[in-house]
Parts: sequence; structure tokens; C-alpha cells
Amino acid sequence: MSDHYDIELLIKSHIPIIVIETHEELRAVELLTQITRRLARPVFKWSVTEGLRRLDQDYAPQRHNSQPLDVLQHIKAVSLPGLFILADFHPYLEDPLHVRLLKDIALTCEVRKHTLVLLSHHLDIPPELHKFSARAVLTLPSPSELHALVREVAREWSLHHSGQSVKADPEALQMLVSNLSGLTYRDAKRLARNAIFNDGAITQSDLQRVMKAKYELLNQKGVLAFEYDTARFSEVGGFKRLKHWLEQRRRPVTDGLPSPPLGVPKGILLLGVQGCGKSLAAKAVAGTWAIPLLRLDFGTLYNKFFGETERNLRESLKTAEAMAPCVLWADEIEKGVSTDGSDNATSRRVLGTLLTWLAEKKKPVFIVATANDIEALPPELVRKGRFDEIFFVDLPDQSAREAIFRIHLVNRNGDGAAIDIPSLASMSEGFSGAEIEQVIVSAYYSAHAQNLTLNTQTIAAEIALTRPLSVTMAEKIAYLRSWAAERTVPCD
Ligand SMILES: Nc1ncnc2c1ncn2[C@@H]1O[C@H](COP(=O)(O)OP(=O)(O)OP(=O)(O)O)[C@@H](O)[C@H]1O
Repeated sequence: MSDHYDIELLIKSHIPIIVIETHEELRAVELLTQITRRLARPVFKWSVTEGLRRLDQDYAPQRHNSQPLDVLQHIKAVSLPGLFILADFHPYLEDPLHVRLLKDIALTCEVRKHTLVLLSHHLDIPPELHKFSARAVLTLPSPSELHALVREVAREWSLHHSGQSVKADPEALQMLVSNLSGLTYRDAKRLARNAIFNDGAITQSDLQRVMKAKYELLNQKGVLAFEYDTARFSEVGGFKRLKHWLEQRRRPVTDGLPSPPLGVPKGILLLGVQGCGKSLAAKAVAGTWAIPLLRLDFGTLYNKFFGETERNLRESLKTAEAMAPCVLWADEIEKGVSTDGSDNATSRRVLGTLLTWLAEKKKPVFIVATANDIEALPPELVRKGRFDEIFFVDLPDQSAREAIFRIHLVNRNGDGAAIDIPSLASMSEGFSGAEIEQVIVSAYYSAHAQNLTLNTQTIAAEIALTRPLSVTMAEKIAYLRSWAAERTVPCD
């Protein structure tokens, strides 16, 4: 396994301090024990609760070494070669005395053949120790390891149920394995048990529960919202060009297979007039492709994690990668990356983090960014090549308005057969999708109050009462259109 190989290489190269950031302490300790056994080196583990104990032999813990200062002094004095795992040492790195002792040990490591391993869920190494340390990562289980893990859980279930076998078709099994990717061994096993142990079968509803549980495990800081409410493109009027464009990219994203020489699609920026269906389209990408929709909440990112904004953005992007294939919806992206606000420096760094991720990402995380306010969009974001395409969402034309009327009438009225949709669509020229929907809702209330069934006249009356945005904000929309003409492609 590559984890073995990488860590062994660091030990053999006499790197004095190896830093491992992980939540899987037991797995890391087991791995280190196996490596040291192969290298015929003693291995010790220290924690403040258990003191120092030797792992490759059954010695009682040395409680007198339970304080951080004592254990470091002890290691400094020991002349035999050994590997010392210090678990959760991170709070003690604030003390200059501890840092100096670690440096003393590191300076003599070539002679004494000591290796220190700092093992914590998160650890910032002090600058004095940078030169002496290297980071190692525990990789997450591969698809074949996950397959083996699911088979093991299925065997466990069989043993408890007089040898019956777990019911799962190959497709459901494959989906379960891909839903578990990005999790640690322990978490993957727990979720596989949850899926299998309730009824001895792997079903579609298990898969959804696994996705939700996985998201909750991964997104503990809450910057990403898992959107249960997705949509279908059959609920979106217009957007013909976008629908066709997306259809061509569906397989490379949902199968997670890069299509050489193009690679996995990056995503799109939808910008345009308010209420014309940008958010609805973002939801429809996920719903139509049947993959999870994660919304990146810039408000939470800035407010809740003041001072840790980029770190949390990076973690959220990692979470999205672990949930891949998925759609990452950056709603009103201009609010998150606008560089002319009061906290300019943070927004710049957030923008930089996002652009670097977009340029380097390999996983099938399809970003759908939406924006209204072009004035607030930094030019770097709309430069060619950042997104696969920038689509302009304009007010719907006659045929899109007809489709929108049809969709909303069918949703609320069962069908719309008795209603003259083409005439209503031409009366509502300049209306956004949201305004058309609102007209139908108001007409429906008005008909209901008069004990009438909804008809063309009631809706026409509501249209006549509405002053659409295209009138009240005519100048702004004209400016938006001229800006978009040079930089974007129409989505209809
Ligand atoms: N093309 C459309 N087809 C069907 N319904 C639409 C369409 N456009 C808008 N709507 C209706 O209007 C509602 C609001 O639209 P949506 O929030 O998607 O617009 P938006 O462009 O994202 O607006 P904003 O920029 O204000 O967030 C949708 O939930 C939907 O009910």
C-alpha cells in the first residue's frame, strides 16, 4: 500500500519529525507499528492520558512520563533508536520549552536514529521546526478496498442470519461503493453496516441515506448545504441550448470518467436577469443527472468562520470532492468573491482559492455558479477558460414563456388545456419566469375567492396589473445585455 511506502521512506530518510493529520488514530498507529516491525525498530506511543508505552512489547505504561515536558526530556535522554508517536501533542506546541526540546531531539536524530511522529486531527507546526519535519497523509480507501469492506460487512450479516446472503444487484453494490468513497475506513464500515444490517439488502433508499449520512460526517462545519430539493429540466421553460450542452457532458460527470483529451467538465457560470430560473436550472442539473446537490453558502463562510475563511473554503471544496460526482452550486457567487467590498483582502484570497481549485480539480464536481450583479464580478472570474462556459440567462422569449405557463399551470391546475397559453405568453412579453409564476398564483387565488375555475381572463387580468422588472429596471437590463453580448453565450 502506498501509505506504507511513503511513511517508511520518510523514516528511512531520517526525517526527524513526521506529521500525520488524521482522525483515524488507531489505523495510523497500526500502520506505524507494522512499518517499525519490518524495520526492526522499537515503537512507543505517548498520550497525556496514558503516558508513554511501548507498542511492540507488552510493557506497562510509564506513567511518570505522562506530562509533555517529561516525555520530551525522556526521549532526549534515550540513546537507543526508536519511533515515538506523540498523540494529540498539538496543544503543547504553544509552549516554547516544548518546541525547543523537540528541536533538540531533531538535531540529534541522525546520530540516535530517533523518529518522532506527531499524530493529531489538525496540527500547525511551529516555524522553528519546519526544516526538521515532513507531512505524511493517510490515503482513503480505494474502490477495490471499499468493495472488500462491503463484502466483509455482507459476510458479517450472513453469519448473524444463518448463512442467508445479502440481496444486492451489481448496480446497487457499485453505487454503494462509489457513495462510500472519500470516507475513512471506520466511517465507511459504519455506513455500510447501516445500509446492510437493517434489512439484509442494498436498495435505492439505502443509497440515499448513505449519501446523507456521508454528507453529515464530512460537512461538520456546515459551510455546504445538502439540498434535498432538486428539480428536473422538464420543470424549466426555455434554456434549450443549455439543456443540450449539459446533455453532452452528463456521462463524463456522472460516471466520473474523464473523456480524453478533455478531462472531467469543470462547470458553468449562469448570469443574468433576476427571477429567470438560474437557481432552478442549477437544481435541475443535479436532479436530472441524479447526483447530490451541494450549495456553497458564502454567508456562513464569511460570518461563522471569521479569520478562517479560506481554510474553511478549502475544506468545503474537499468535502465536495469526497461527495463526487456531485453538483456544487455557488449561489450569488459575486457576493462571495467581490473584491470591491470592505474586506477586500479576504475576498481576494477566497477568489484565489476558488480559482486555483477550479484550475486544478480532477474530481467530477460540476460547479454551477449563479450571479445577477455583473458589476460585482471580479474580471478574473469571467476570464475565458475559468468555467467551461458562461451562459447568459435573459428574459424568456415567446416559446419559453409558453413553456413556463404550461409548467406552472400543470403544477397547480392539473392541466392547462382550457387556457389560451399562446395569447397569455404574448401578453406577458418582458416578464420573467418568476413573474409569470406569480401571475398564475395570484390569478388562482382570485378565481378561488370567486368560486370560479382558473381561466384565461383571470390570468390576463393579473398580467395587466403587473409592472415587470423589464419596465422598472429597463436600463439595468439593457446594460446587462450589452455586457453579456461580448462575454457569454445565450442559454436559449
Ligand atoms: N425558466 C423557468 N421555467 C420555469 N419556472 C421558472 C423559470 N424561471 C423562473 N421560474 C420560476 O421562478 C422561480 C424563481 O426563479 P429562480 O430563483 O430560479 O430565478 P433566479 O434567476 O435564480 O433569480 P435570482 O437571481 O433572483 O435568484 C422558480 O423557482 C420558478 O418557479
